[in-house]
Amino acid sequence: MSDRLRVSGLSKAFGAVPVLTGIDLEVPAGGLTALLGRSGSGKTTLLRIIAGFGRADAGEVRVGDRDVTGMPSERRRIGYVTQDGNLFPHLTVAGNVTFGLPWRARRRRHRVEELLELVGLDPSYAGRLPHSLSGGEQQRVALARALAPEPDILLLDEPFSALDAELRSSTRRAVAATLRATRTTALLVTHDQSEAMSLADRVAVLRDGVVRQEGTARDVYLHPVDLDVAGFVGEIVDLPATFAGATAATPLGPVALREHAVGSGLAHVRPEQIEPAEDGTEAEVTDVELHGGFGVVRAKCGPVQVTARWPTHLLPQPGSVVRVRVRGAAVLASGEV
Ligand SMILES: Nc1ncnc2c1ncn2[C@@H]1O[C@H](COP(=O)(O)OP(=O)(O)OP(=O)(O)O)[C@@H](O)[C@H]1O
Repeated sequence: MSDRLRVSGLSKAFGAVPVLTGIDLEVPAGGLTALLGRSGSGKTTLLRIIAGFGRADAGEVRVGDRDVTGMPSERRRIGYVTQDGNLFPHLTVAGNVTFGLPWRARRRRHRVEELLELVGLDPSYAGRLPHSLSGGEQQRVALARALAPEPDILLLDEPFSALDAELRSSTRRAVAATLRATRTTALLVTHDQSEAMSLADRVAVLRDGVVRQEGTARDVYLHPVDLDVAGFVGEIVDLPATFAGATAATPLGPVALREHAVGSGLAHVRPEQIEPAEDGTEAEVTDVELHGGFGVVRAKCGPVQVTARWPTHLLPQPGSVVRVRVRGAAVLASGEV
């Protein structure tokens, strides 16, 4: 198993423009953490600094007990997989995977086979050139190349963004399985919340130069620290609310609160919390959007517009009247609390 990665107090400005302003982040040994941030939030800048390709203005990077902050990149034992894989076009798959490694021919052949198998490619791929591979296959070779020197840490910079939807999901699963099998400590950056949530053990949300929240994917989704994080990791529905301690009165009936509140404001819930219920509140369906196995239902409950997510077999007709209620507690409450 590889080592823990720890970044503390890391800051970086380009000229007068601060990009990272005190990043604290820890990836447990053998874990996969997704760093989620909007485009331009500084994700690549952070990865480049961790890898040793860029310098921070302040802060520290540690791999296990080693302080690697001032170390040249080639001594850090950190692997890096980029968006498009960046394979050497004139080298075969085997040549790419073993590039720069001092292995003798027999070990080389054996390791290439092992690594290709690990990333889900047939050994016959060893002699192929990158241009003859699909995008997903190229990313798997890039992963095999990054894993070949057995790095302590692997960094992945939006490695699936150039792939189409189907390939993206199969490549994601292959990469996640490979990382788990090798128990490589990995930090993946992405702006895609479903990618972060589906792949990683832990999710860290980067905003305004700092990590705003870090936790299990489930925890960040269900217990976001603020509205901005809540809206970034999923959809939210705002319900006008009158708070009365542990519950809020809303147009959709009572909603439990995680923290006691009084006064009035908004209770924020997730669309999948709004469910059909015979004894629920009436709402008029304005729109239904099918997404395969589930659908998005938009409905009006008095003056309030709500969005719900239901399994396809429960979807109502647009224009019909349904009865709904909120299941579970609001993820957040805001306003005059
Ligand atoms: N070498 C540089 N010189 C000046 N500004 C830079 C440099 N590198 C990055 N920046 C700026 O720093 C900010 C963060 O860039 P970065 O590429 O780290 O963001 P990102 O979160 O990876 O974005 P994306 O998701 O779009 O790839 C951007 O505003 C970018 O223009």
